[in-house]
Amino acid sequence: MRKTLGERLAYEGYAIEATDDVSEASEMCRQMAFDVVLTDDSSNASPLGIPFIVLAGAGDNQIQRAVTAFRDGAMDFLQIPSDINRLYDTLRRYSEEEAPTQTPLPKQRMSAHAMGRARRTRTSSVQPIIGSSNAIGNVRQVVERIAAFDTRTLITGENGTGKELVARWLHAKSRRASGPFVEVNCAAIPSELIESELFGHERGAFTSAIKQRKGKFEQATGGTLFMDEIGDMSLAAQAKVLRALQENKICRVGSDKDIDVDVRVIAATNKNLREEIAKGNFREDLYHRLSVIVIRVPPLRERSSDVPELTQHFVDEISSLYGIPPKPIDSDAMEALSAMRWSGNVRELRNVIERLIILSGDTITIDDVHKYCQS
Ligand SMILES: Nc1ncnc2c1ncn2[C@@H]1O[C@H](COP(=O)(O)OP(=O)(O)OP(=O)(O)O)[C@@H](O)[C@H]1O
Repeated sequence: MRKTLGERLAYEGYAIEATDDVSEASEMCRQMAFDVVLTDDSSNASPLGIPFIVLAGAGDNQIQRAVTAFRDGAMDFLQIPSDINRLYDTLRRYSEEEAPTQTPLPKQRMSAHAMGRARRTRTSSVQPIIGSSNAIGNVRQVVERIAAFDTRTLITGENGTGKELVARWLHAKSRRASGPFVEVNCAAIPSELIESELFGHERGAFTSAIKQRKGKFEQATGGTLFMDEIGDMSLAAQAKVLRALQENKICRVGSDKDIDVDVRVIAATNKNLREEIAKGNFREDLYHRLSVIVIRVPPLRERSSDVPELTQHFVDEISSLYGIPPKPIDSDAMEALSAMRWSGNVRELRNVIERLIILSGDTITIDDVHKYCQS
């Protein structure tokens, strides 16, 4: 599909780069200006914060994949080959709409089944932060106030409260918005790999280092590095990150040359870092480097007045994903939803709404809520 589509789009006048290797794609993005990404895996494309379209072959689990794609921020989800004309139309419209803001390039540059960078994250591509409670209003206000500054920011809050969404807004409203938004989940990387993941490595630095590779700090140059689950990083890794933050310099594994980095660091954690410091699990000096500003995103149970608005938002979004009219919700069902504890916060609410849309009849009733939600 990649080859055929690449040839066809090249014939249409687009400049195409194609690869089947994710890290090679990231590298290409560092070196060239792309407008859009075509990929079959939104999780690979979304961390770059670049507009992307997800393509799926026939027979894949379409609904689940479409839901995941849009959740990750895809511009569109298309089935190939049946939606091929829609793909051409979307690309044509997109390049026409976007053309005036482009630096004059003879052709739109595009990466097929890979990654691209050009306009990257635009404010319009970040989902809105929904909610009218004072608690979420305060969060929005802090975002507005600090976004323009390069201040290091620590976002705290339970899982699923919206910490990543807040980080994306900070980026989108900053002067770095046209730079990359690079996310690294510190909890997901084994401690022996974290140094190379964050700082990169030279060829031959260790047995599996067959090529030179840039780390997340370098990839985020000119943009924002979002370090998620920072409280789960090993003490050894914390020491290395501390040095990078103190000196704004990094050193690739296997190299003795320092590289200057121009990155705004936003960190997030669901842990109480003060407690982790007391227990000896987190370095106090790193905490102070990261937490010039601290934004606490409150759990949903502390802002249950937001539940109806969030519910309506997810009903509209999910119904439109499935191509069905939004299902009405009875008022007592809405009340029951507002009264729940939501230990998984906004993410859990979204999942429950999706379940209710699929399983309920024409209207979502209180019986559906009792039957299908065990919060
Ligand atoms: N206020 C909000 N308005 C709209 N959507 C929201 C809001 N808060 C969270 N969401 C949505 O809820 C989901 C979870 O949010 P997000 O991933 O930002 O949470 P998180 O705190 O980073 O979670 P984790 O700690 O598990 O990484 C996402 O789909 C996000 O878009």
